[in-house]
Amino acid sequence: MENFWQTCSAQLELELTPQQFSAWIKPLIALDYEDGRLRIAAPNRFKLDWVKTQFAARITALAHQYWEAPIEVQFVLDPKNNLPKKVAAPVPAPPADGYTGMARHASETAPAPEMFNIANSPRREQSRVNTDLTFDSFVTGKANQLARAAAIQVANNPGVSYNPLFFYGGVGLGKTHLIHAIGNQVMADQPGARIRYIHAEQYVRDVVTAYQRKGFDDFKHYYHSLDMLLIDDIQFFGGKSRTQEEFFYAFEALIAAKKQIIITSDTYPKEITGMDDRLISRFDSGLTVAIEPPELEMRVAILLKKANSEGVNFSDDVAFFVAKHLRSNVRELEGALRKILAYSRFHGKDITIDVVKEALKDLLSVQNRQISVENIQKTVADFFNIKVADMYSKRRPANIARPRQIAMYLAKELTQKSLPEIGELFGGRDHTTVLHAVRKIALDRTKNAECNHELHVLEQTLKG
Ligand SMILES: Nc1ncnc2c1ncn2[C@@H]1O[C@H](COP(=O)(O)OP(=O)(O)OP(=O)(O)O)[C@@H](O)[C@H]1O
Repeated sequence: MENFWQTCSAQLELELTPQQFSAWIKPLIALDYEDGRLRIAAPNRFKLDWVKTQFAARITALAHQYWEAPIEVQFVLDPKNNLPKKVAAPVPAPPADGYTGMARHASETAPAPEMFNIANSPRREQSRVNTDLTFDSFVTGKANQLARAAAIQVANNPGVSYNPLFFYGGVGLGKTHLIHAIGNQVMADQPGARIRYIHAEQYVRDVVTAYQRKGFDDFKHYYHSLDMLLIDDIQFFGGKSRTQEEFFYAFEALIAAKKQIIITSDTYPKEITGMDDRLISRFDSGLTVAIEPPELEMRVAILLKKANSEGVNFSDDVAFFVAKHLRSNVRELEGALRKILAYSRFHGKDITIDVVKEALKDLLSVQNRQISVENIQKTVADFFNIKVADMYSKRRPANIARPRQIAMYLAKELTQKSLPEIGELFGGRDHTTVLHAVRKIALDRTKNAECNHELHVLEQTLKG
């Protein structure tokens, strides 16, 4: 079975774009093979549905070819992630180093994976808010204090203060957490409220389903009569005009009825590629707030809080050690914490810095060897006192354009990424733009001592 899965993955890697492969195929696990039946697990319901409709036929064909016999391929939820209490919120995990997301490759006209029966699912809106993601479990620091304050304000006065409320920031920084927190609070205050959390890609699929079934009346009725709509990762609407049109109507209806809309995105409204101008101006008509990558103290606080909620005592030294080495986002910190806990439990050892070094050996050596583009963007943005989001924005004022070119230069110097990959991580820019930046900064460096000094400082900081 393992051999088959390796062969099958290798084949799919050839057939798909790198983004599609890492978003949809890489997270799959071949669970078992018995009596002509192969079970493949997906990490969450969202991925499961998509893989079933988009790739099941191809994987089955490859299995058939491999075993030279008819094989039944079953796609199931990963039993490890299928926790009974927690709702599998449809939040896809984009590639760790990718900001643009895989769904730009997903076709709007793709067949919908699952029956979307809005009219017959009265509790659907309730089930979408993940009750674990609350304000209480959300750690605040400089990077997110404004966002949290706005979220609380809106949770206390939905539909009244800022409408829409728009959060933007890089991967794993807590945007999803924050909008669930708002949903949870409003649900607690107004138990009858019709609140719907939805990932933008699911919304796209709902539009497709409504289109296929000629069910736009139901669709409109459902979305237009919500009390609160929480929509995650709206950049996935880019280039999907029918979805944008439907969303525009829903948006207008909800705002006119003073129903709260909360939106997240990986970048600020004007920078979302392929988004209709009318929507962009609507997104900007309420309050738009950034969530930045967590600073050191906040990373420490997050680790201490999360360890504490696991019933584990983390010393400050240990927390500082981890926070100093892992700097990109909160999801990465959570992953590291899970590894540390598993390691210390398995070996029956207390959590010391040595144990942490051992538990995170792979992660730390990768960090040491390979500096991530995300780290470069954050470090350069901090250094020049600009927003990280400006690294992937289309804005061009000199105070932004130059740091961005420096970051591209460092990305080329210090990582293994190709020019097109770097371009992609800087807001989908063309490789020639990256090449131009790399050449320009390399030349400046030879001519200008101050520029050379700045680069030197940045390189030292990044190499840690
Ligand atoms: N400030 C915070 N305090 C506590 N936990 C946090 C905080 N920020 C993020 N997290 C946790 O980190 C993980 C990733 O956060 P989340 O999914 O909200 O990120 P995101 O910004 O929506 O990322 P993506 O764009 O990848 O969807 C979640 O488990 C979340 O609970």
